[in-house]
Amino acid sequence: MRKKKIILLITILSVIFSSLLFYDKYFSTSGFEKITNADRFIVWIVTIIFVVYYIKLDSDPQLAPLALSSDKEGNKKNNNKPDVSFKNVAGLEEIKEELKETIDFINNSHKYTKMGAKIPKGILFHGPPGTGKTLLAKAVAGETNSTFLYASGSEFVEKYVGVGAKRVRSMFEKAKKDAPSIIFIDEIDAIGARRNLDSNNEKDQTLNQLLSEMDGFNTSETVVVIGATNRLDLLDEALLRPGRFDRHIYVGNPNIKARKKILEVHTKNKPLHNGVSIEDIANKTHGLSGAQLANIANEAAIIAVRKNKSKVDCEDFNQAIERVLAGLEIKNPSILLKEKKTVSIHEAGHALVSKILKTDMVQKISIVPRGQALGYVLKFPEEERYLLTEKELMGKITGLLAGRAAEQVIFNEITTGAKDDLTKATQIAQEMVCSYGMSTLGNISIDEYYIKNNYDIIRREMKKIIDKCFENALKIVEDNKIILFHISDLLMKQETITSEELDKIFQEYKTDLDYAT
Ligand SMILES: Nc1ncnc2c1ncn2[C@@H]1O[C@H](COP(=O)(O)OP(=O)(O)OP(=O)(O)O)[C@@H](O)[C@H]1O
Ligand SMILES: [Zn+2]
Repeated sequence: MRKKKIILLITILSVIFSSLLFYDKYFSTSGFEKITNADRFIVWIVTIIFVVYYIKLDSDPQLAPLALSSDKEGNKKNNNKPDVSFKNVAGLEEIKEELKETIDFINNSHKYTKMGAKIPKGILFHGPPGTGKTLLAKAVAGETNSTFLYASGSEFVEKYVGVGAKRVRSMFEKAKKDAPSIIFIDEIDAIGARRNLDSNNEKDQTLNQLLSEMDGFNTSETVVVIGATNRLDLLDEALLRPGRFDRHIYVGNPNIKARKKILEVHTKNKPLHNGVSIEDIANKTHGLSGAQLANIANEAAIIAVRKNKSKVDCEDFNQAIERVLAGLEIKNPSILLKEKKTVSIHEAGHALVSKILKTDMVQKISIVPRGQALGYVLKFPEEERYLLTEKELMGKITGLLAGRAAEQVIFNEITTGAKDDLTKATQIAQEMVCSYGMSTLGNISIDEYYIKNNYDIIRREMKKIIDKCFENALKIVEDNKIILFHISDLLMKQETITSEELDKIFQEYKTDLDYAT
């Protein structure tokens, strides 16, 4: 930038000098008698060159800083700066909100280091493929004008046998040199999976190098490492320790609102027929990832081109959806829709009963599939509780069985969706009988040997508890069907419900019934 200013100054001075010469030649006889016409000509030519050069420099802002930004060794500065920002990431509002803090850390690092606060070094994105993890990492780099260094975990061990550790080292060196930097390591499980005895030495060396690099750099270097994985459960504990990847952010499949926004982003540059409803497409693509939606938008455009159409219409989108779904071997959208209804009733059942029995604080209800679960009710992490009453334990079991109870009451049919709930409920019931003395067997603790040899007796006691809870769940659902439908309708519409929205529904229908178990 300084060079540009110097050129501007020279240009101005030479313009002034040229003007003086011009004035002197045609309007005045005193002053520059000794200057010949040839001299004047040279000055004017040089001035014109400077003016043209400056105008070109000014009108080409992209080129100018790059051409002028060589560092002391004369090397061109790297230009690994993605021009992706949060604007390009549709939906995922909560995650963007969470990342704002990190962005502030990078943009105003001095503010934090002055107070002795350490900048977080590692963030881990986990969740299913194609949900925008790479895109988010790039956007963080874009929002902070940081250098973006990409590496894939599998690359370290596949392609670079023997040099994985070295490559990690040089990547961190580069990051520090070009700080602020974001190092993004995709598929980090390929190097970061739990170490065990028979594991591959090369992989361990790479992981050890990564760990020591993360411990090594100090807070004055603004380098943030973002890892991404589909398998958080596989990662080595050492990688997740404080000071390493200690912030975990789940990036899940989008809900209907987010799908709409993602589709909007990916159809923005495509001419759409008037009849195309993004809302309708979002409705039909329940459970799909951002990458799959981007793929649908692209496929639809390709189909339209093949048919020589000037705009992409509904038919093209329907074919594109079918093609993408078929490729994924996912059932057709109408089955998806029926399943969605069942899942929304099931999850509404959990939320309704948990809320009425006040067993857990419901944080979020969702019917966007997550892992093996088709839907889930996210509860507040419970405060550390050491004592639970019998009533509270019964309440927990009732809440777990409420999903199935709701299916029974509304559809008069039960599904396999309660598998996990039953496992958890059974476990609590067994603990009540065998460990806490909360059954008709009395205040005794029962050891494994006895359980093994007298399982019928234990089972009978557990069944009594479970049956009682299920009866109660059925009754609560039956008595509060209106609220249940209200929750499930909202789930069908929005796919996720926050605790505030749930509170609102309950305020609308005051229920003072006592369902003490
Ligand atoms: N929220 C989103 N907004 C806009 N586009 C998205 C979004 N999520 C995904 N996409 C699209 O899907 C593409 C793939 O996403 P990305 O590579 O970030 O997913 P990922 O989670 O890193 O996947 P993987 O786990 O397979 O590496 C993006 O380039 C983008 O086109
Ligand atoms: Zn359930």
